[in-house]
Amino acid sequence: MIERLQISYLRNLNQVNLSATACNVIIGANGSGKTSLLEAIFLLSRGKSFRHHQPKRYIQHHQNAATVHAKLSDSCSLAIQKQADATTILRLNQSTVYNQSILTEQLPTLLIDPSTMDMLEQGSASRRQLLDWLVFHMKQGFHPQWVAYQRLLKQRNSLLKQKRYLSQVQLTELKSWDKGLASHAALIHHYRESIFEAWQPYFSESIAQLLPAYAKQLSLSYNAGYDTDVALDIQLNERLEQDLQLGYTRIGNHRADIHVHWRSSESSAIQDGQATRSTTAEGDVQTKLPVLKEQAANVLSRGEKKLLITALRLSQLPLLLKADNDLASSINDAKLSVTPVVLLDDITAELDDRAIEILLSTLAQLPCQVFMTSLTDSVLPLVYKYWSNPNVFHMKQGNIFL
Ligand SMILES: Nc1ncnc2c1ncn2[C@@H]1O[C@H](COP(=O)(O)OP(=O)(O)OP(=O)(O)O)[C@@H](O)[C@H]1O
Repeated sequence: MIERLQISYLRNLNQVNLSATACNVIIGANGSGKTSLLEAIFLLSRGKSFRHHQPKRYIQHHQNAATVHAKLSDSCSLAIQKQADATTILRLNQSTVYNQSILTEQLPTLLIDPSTMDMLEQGSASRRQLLDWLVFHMKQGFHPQWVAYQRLLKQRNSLLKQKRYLSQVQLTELKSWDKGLASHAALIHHYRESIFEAWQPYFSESIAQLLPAYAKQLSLSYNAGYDTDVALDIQLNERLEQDLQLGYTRIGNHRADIHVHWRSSESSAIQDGQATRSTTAEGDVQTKLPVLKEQAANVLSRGEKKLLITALRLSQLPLLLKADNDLASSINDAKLSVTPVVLLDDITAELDDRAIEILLSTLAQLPCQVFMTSLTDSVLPLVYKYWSNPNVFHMKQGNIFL
């Protein structure tokens, strides 16, 4: 849990220094710097902003670097400095470290930002990251495999980009990379698949709470990015010509995806008049209802999509925290020893009162720390209902007051 947070020169946050507790509410007008505070915590945890990839966009104008420092409750301290030339300096307990994953392990952060609706419609990266966030924190072997896979993939893609035809030497080299890719791929898929299986019931439970009308109609599926019945190197070899034409590797774990499906209820199929009738050998007439299946994003309203995104993220926490001890022992490599931090950006503007109450009451029951932003104090009655000693901060032009 973050006990103290210091932020320097991140957007309009000049110097912020605050003590945090289990629940922290930041209230302020538009442009006061609320989201920047969440962005700072996310940056410390993940090494990147959720708003812009380029550091110069979030480093304060006329400054050379933005710095975030947190002291955690187990007296561990973490710091990140992002410089304008994109150099990153990371520190754990005052010592320089060279791998962001070391800080990420100490500070798991979950951003619940229902306004990011493009997550359902856009490319697979953000949906894949959703699964990988869980896998990273629950399967210790995952990260090294993923790093090694990405290194080989980068080499392969840069060769494919340069060449239409490969020499014998290059072909031999490519095949050895493909063998390496295949062995990492099998493990990455295994980790992802096991966590995905464990996640599904938690997702269904969150949907039943947040979108009860769709409880039986929404489901998740995981696509590995390649045919997992055949070794990846065999498939890569078969489609080498196509990859050479494309200039990149079309299949593999880097193409994995999570889909949310909507399935028609029986009644909607009947209304559509799409039921088919057939006669059995015994002469009985059977009515067969076609199952209509669609991407949920094509069916749900804007507000429903926000609830769905909230359910996707919220459902990850109880799984991560091993709320279900029976399940946990079989899927978790090591017990999570740190407190996850949940960042809620402006939920009062994005969700209805019922959803906000479900979200807050669920979070209050879990051993996590919450930072939430709001334009007004309308969220406070619920905060006081579920947390005994919340911190309520007011933000004005980048300055924070308790
Ligand atoms: N690089 C930068 N340097 C200085 N100020 C910046 C920089 N980038 C953005 N800002 C300003 O920082 C302010 C804080 O923005 P932020 O999005 O954190 O506010 P907010 O309180 O979350 O607002 P809203 O409620 O409208 O979402 C804005 O006024 C923005 O113009």
